[in-house]
Amino acid sequence: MNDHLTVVDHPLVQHKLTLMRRKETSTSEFRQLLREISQLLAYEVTRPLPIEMRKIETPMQEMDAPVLAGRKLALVSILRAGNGLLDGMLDLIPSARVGFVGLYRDEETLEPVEYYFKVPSEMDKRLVIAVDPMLATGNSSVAAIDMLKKAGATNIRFLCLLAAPEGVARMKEAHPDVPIVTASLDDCLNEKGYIVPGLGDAGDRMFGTK
Ligand SMILES: O=P(O)(O)OC[C@H]1O[C@H](OP(=O)(O)OP(=O)(O)O)[C@H](O)[C@@H]1O
Ligand SMILES: O=c1cc[nH]c(=O)[nH]1
Ligand SMILES: [Mg+2]
Repeated sequence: MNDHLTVVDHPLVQHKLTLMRRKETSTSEFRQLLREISQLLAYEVTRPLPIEMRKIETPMQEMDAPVLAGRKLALVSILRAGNGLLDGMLDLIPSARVGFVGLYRDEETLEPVEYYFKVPSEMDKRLVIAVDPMLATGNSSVAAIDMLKKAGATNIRFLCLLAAPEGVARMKEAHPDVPIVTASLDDCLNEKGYIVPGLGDAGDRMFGTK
């Protein structure tokens, strides 16, 4: 654990993650667990949101009370598996603006292939939280964050469910200014670039594809 990497070790997160990893877990259970876990991770990744004081009246008296300050934050889903994290985060932050980066990983080269990009306006004035459950080689997240920076974002955080040490190192090299929040730092990548022990292919498990 350091400034660049936060592993959320809360017991509820860890228990739900174990259920998600099990190969017997069904698609519908996987989706539901991801939705629940992303609400818990949202709590941690939004910790630096600025607040300001606003005058309100309770039934008892006036008071200065804290509210979120500044532009609404932008959640950016790295398609398609990112949408699993996005849904739970939107449960907690329904007024967030939402962007999408369409990327898939070429299975042979492990290089990202881009197919879509759409983000909210004024990216330079928002906290931008990019979400993707899996940080494996880091090629996809590095490319996605390159694109977000090109669109003006300067204050970016990256949220994932599982991270491989290789992906964390790659992100730290390419984007040292982007903190990573994850539920687990796993052991390593296998010869096909999958995280081990991991949970398999997040998009396939979430959407029932193969
Ligand atoms: O760190 P990397 O080595 O780049 O791998 C991680 C990427 O791979 C997965 O997406 P995938 O390419 O399977 O696309 P999908 O979300 O459409 O299933 C995952 O959701 C990440 O985007
Ligand atoms: O383990 C991995 C690596 C990349 N993408 C996944 O969905 N799983
Ligand atoms: Mg992807």
